Amino acid sequence: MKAIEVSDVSVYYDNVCAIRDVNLEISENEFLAIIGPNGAGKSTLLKVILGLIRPVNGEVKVFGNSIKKREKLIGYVPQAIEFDRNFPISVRDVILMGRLRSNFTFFHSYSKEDVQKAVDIMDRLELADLKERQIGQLSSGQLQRVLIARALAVEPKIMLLDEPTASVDLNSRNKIYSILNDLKKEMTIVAVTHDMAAISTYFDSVACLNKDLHYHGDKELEEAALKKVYGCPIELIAHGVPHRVFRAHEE
Ligand SMILES: Nc1ncnc2c1ncn2[C@@H]1O[C@H](COP(=O)(O)OP(=O)(O)OP(=O)(O)O)[C@@H](O)[C@H]1O
Repeated sequence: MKAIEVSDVSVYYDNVCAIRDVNLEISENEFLAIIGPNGAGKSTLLKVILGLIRPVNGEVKVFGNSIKKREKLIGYVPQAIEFDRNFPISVRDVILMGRLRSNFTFFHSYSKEDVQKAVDIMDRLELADLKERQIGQLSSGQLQRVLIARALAVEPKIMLLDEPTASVDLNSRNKIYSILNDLKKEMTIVAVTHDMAAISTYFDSVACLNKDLHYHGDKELEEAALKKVYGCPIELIAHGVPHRVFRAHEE
């Protein structure tokens, strides 16, 4: 069974078409990068898989089920979140929020199991020393790891990440990819990224989206396929690491 099946999905925001007739099957334990230019519909595709956006046509199945049974199966790390940096909440409490279910009440208290789960995840992601830290006092890389930890607290079978390394330094980037590399043994991971160098090192496969899905397959892409999606020379896409992810080009 496929982890995710996207069938003939189109999404419009008013009159703007964000994605069009997208078909994509993602296997269990696949580590997939979704690439494409700005505004290509990458975040929209993740939100459709999550059930946050309803497509105008088509459907999404997760482990063979349609929308209702998805809640506990998917962990989501959104693109650079905006939040009140003074909000008085600790790293530990943000991670615990991943244990909340949709039927929680105002005076919810966490079970021993919830707390232990949060402790285990903090250990695994090297966040234990930061557990009491107020969330606004984290670096971008630390915050990103906390958001991954919160998504893991759901105990997901699938992780969706929207540009997880967009605003972090090289050290944090490597740390985040090493965490994902470790997690990929246990779950299906789909990450939107502009980090072309990461693709050859970490991912199994690539999907190229620019409203239409142009390609899904081996991470060693043909230059021509990329040029079609981005509509510009490859050097501009790869930001100085032009040929690491490409097959030798045969004239
Ligand atoms: N809430 C919204 N209302 C109206 N239009 C939207 C909305 N969200 C996205 N769009 C439009 O839909 C298209 C796809 O946007 P989306 O954010 O999915 O692209 P993306 O590939 O994730 O872009 P980026 O790489 O810049 O993050 C864009 O034209 C965008 O302006």
